[in-house]
Amino acid sequence: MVTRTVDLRSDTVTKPTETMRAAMATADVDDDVLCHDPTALRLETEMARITGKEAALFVPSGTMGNLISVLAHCDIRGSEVVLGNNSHIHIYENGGISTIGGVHPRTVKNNEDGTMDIDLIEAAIRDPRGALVYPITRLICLENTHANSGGKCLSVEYTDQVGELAKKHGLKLHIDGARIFNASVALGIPVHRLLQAADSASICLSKGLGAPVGSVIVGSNSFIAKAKILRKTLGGGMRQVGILCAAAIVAVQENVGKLEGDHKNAKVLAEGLNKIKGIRVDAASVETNIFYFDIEESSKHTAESLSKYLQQRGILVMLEGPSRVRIVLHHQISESDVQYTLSCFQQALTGVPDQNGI
Ligand SMILES: Cc1ncc(COP(=O)(O)O)c(C=O)c1O
Ligand SMILES: C[C@@H](O)[C@H](N)C(=O)O
Repeated sequence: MVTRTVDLRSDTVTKPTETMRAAMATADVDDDVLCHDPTALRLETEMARITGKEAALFVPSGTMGNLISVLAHCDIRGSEVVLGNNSHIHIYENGGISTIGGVHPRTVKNNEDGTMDIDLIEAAIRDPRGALVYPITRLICLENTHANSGGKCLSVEYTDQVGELAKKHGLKLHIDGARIFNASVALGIPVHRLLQAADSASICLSKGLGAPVGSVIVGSNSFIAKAKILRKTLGGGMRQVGILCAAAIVAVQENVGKLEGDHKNAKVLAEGLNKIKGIRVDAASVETNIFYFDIEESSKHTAESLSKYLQQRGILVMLEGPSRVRIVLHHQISESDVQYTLSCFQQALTGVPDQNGI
């Protein structure tokens, strides 16, 4: 009988806290389409302040936040966006910028640290003199932290360099900042400084910050005005949305301070797994709350059989391939959960109960 659950699939799995539920229950609300829901306005005002941008807009998801941002920047037919070949926008958002927005993606290889080489970004920018045959480049997208690279942080120096490149070519810069607060905490740099070079960003409140739903887009007043129309066009205009924004305000107030603990737990878990025969993980490269590990060929397990073994003990992980697994820490994973997880991995891979006798 499984008595505990340790959900390491993603930082999207957290349940709202009692404080969030209480805030939702008593939220001051109004129709956010006909006017401005007062709690949504509170959240958006706070997020604009934190990010150093003129305005902000609450949206139902990070996927919609990125889609709206790309569409707002690339509102002329034949537009092209330069983005990472391993970016969330390119891989996990159903190609929405193309299927819905008619925007052409121009991918550049993501490095293992989540960056794209600056010279390769510049080489991907179309020569306007070729407008007869080329799409027109209008936008560059970055992702900070970079999820598929294992939650890697983009430095402020790199972000500023890409910003300079965008300006040099008359382009806009959007940052998929789903986990920008993780980057801020890991780098010790304020969110507004990490986003300074960006014309827009999409920030998830429903990931490490633990809100039940939602993201916020930030940018200039004119950009957010366009984004608000696009949100409505996409069916994202919400009515008494203060119910959701109240929880998001609590998330920002209460959970940013917990991100460092998530990063520490990720490092402890990665270092512990690295000591277990049959598992390979680059523990030294763990920067935030995400890492991947590979199961060695010599192991008796595949990723699937290991995940099934772990699931029987209440531990949930995300499969990334026949021998590759992703682990994501969040504020509802305790240090005790980390030790329990290590014990179960030890037992699974070596069949030898560890000191906990599991
Ligand atoms: C880097 C990144 N960007 C965007 C998203 C999309 O957010 P949502 O799941 O809220 O659509 C995710 C994950 O969900 C993500 O990991
Ligand atoms: C899977 C992906 O879409 C999601 N953003 C996650 O990191 O869990």
